[in-house]
Amino acid sequence: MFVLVNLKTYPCDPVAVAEAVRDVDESTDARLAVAPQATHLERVAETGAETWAQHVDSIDHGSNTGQTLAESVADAGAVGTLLNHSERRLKLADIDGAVQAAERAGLETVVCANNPAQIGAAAALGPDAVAVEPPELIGTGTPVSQADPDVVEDAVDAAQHVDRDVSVLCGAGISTGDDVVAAGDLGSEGVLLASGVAKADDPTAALEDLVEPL
Ligand SMILES: O=C[C@H](O)COP(=O)(O)O
Repeated sequence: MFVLVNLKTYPCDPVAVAEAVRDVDESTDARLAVAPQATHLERVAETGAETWAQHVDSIDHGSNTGQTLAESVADAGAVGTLLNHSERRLKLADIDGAVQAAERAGLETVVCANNPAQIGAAAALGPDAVAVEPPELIGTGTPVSQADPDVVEDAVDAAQHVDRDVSVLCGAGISTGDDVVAAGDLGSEGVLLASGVAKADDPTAALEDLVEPL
């Protein structure tokens, strides 16, 4: 299972969480990664934790201001990027362009979507993975894998119908090992989570709990 921890703009110490991700990753068969804010990428990558960007734009080098270039996040040490997160929505053409920009820079891609229909559209753009996240469950602590299992199974079906090479993750409210196991039982190859780790008093303990049953 892939456990991708999005730090969003939570007021946590990104380096401390990254060190916890690195250390717990070494103790489990699961794959752990962390997605800090763009300005923290370099410091986080220096910890040795697998580091992801939260977003890149559909741009190339040139006359762009206030945007995020895929090559720049790769230079900072990111190996992948989220795209179209529920809190960073993009138009379809911009998701397509951002997937291409990420691939040009050698970044792995996870395109987020609200529901199975959007997952099918996202999978058609050829990312490495898609992540279904019902927006109403994000940040609630109510896990999508247990509260809305149908949306995960339907997302897996939708992605496989379009492209069987596209992995499916799920996210929203995931915070325990049982939630991760439930996600796997529904066909998800990983989980995208944030508050369960970023807001935890002890991120290491939170991560250990997430991977303990795996
Ligand atoms: O990127 C992470 C997702 O939005 C899930 O957030 P959450 O784990 O706080 O519900």
